Amino acid sequence: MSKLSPIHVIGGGLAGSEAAWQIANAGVPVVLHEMRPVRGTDAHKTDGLAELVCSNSFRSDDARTNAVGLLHAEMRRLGSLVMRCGDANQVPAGGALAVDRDAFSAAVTQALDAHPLVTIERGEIAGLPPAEWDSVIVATGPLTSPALAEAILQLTGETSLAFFDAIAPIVHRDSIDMDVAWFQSRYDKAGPGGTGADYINCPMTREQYEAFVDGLLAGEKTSFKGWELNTPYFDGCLPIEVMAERGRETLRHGPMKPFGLTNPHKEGPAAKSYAIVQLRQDNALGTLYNMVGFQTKLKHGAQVELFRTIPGLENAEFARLGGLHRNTYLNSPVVLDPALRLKAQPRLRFAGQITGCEGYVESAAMGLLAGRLAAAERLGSPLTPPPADTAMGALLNHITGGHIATIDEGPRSFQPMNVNFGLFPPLTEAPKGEDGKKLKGTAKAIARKMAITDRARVAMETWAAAQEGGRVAAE
Ligand SMILES: Cc1cc2nc3c(=O)[nH]c(=O)nc-3n(C[C@H](O)[C@H](O)[C@H](O)COP(=O)(O)OP(=O)(O)OC[C@H]3O[C@@H](n4cnc5c(N)ncnc54)[C@H](O)[C@@H]3O)c2cc1C
Repeated sequence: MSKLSPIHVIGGGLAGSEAAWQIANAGVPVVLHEMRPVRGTDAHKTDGLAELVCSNSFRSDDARTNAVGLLHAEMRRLGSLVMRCGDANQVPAGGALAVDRDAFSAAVTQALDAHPLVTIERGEIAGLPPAEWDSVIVATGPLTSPALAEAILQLTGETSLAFFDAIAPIVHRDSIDMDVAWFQSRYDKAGPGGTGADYINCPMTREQYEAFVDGLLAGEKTSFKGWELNTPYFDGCLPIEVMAERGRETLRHGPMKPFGLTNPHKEGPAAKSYAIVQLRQDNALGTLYNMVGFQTKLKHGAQVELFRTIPGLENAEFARLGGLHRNTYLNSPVVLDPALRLKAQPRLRFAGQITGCEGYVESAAMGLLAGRLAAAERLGSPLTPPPADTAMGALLNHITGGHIATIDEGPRSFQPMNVNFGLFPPLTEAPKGEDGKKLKGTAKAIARKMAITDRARVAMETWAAAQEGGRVAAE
């Protein structure tokens, strides 16, 4: 029997199950606390660990040209239980990895049940964990029980834990047409952290604005699910379609205000626009820009169609689309350290969607990392997190530091995100064709993705091999 005292993992979802597996496989005992079936959530239906609450897809399994496919590959390399059980219970889904949800959850439950270093305790942790638990991973997800959420809120402060995400779409910077758009801050104000040219501005004529409002009012919206019906609209983050319903001019006096901005591509009166959509830098790398104030419940297809009518965004590629959901998550870049520990109480580490990643795979990936980090700490040989040019490192970096708060940041500036190529450091050199010439269009986009995933594979292999070397040396 191990003499090490256990690490406690709260929440047996995607992240908590993976974290518990990684801890136990490192030789450290772990107690996994799952409140179901003693207490349920509004979305889970079973008492199985790692229950998939909605779709049964882990999305693309293409590790060469897709960021989540790359994340799959990295997780497999690191002995992920979620990926092992996903692969073993795959159902046909083209290039995606989709799973039989019941068989998948049963396989995860069985593997953890059978592990000699894992104890599963059913019951809610209804407040801060007892002081004698010196290493805890909180992986309670977007539907964290209210009692625990309240305790976390007390610890982090009101602006550091959100209960809803009101998400504005995020666009890849290199897909914005800068022959139409331009950089400028309203009235050229530099503010405390800006330069006076911090925003990308997309100009609209009166006709374009009117057509946009019509499209917005007519566009298909997603409806709130039963348990989301009481979602309150917060001042300052009203969906744009709700604003448009209040009057045709409302948006022009809100997020599409044209004042204090002059279009350098035009001269005379044409340099003043009837309405302007602004985008603000969203990550420290400068690869992603969010559409300021554009949270919406338009369906994803309708968003792409409508937002590509905005001048400058005709070919926009979206890193994520807008939405409004119930979701409990931390303002992680402020409250967590690079090893996912709460700065205010480092015995508490966070993993999964509560840290501000989104999706089954991303949540499991952050569980994997949190488990390894906690186990290494317990074994007395702290782990260096993976580098930012791996998918794991890019996601970790988004959560713990990559997102930037710009000049007029609001308390809800940090938004959950799926893994995507915009989170990776840019390439130092643009990939060239076999003939040594510059690539264009789709060929360029594919070559860029392949160059990023090739770089990531080497970086992950080096990092993983170093961990294994370290472990062998310690044994
Ligand atoms: C309605 C809904 C639909 C979604 N659809 C998708 C989708 O289609 N695809 C996708 O990729 N992602 C989807 N997501 C996001 C998805 O929830 C996450 O990606 C993923 O499940 C999060 O993993 P997690 O481990 O962080 O949380 P979860 O998987 O939710 O696990 C958290 C666990 O903690 C337990 N728990 C909570 N509080 C306590 C407590 N106090 N004590 C003990 N246990 C506790 C819960 O019972 C749960 O088992 C959806 C989310 C919601 C809410």
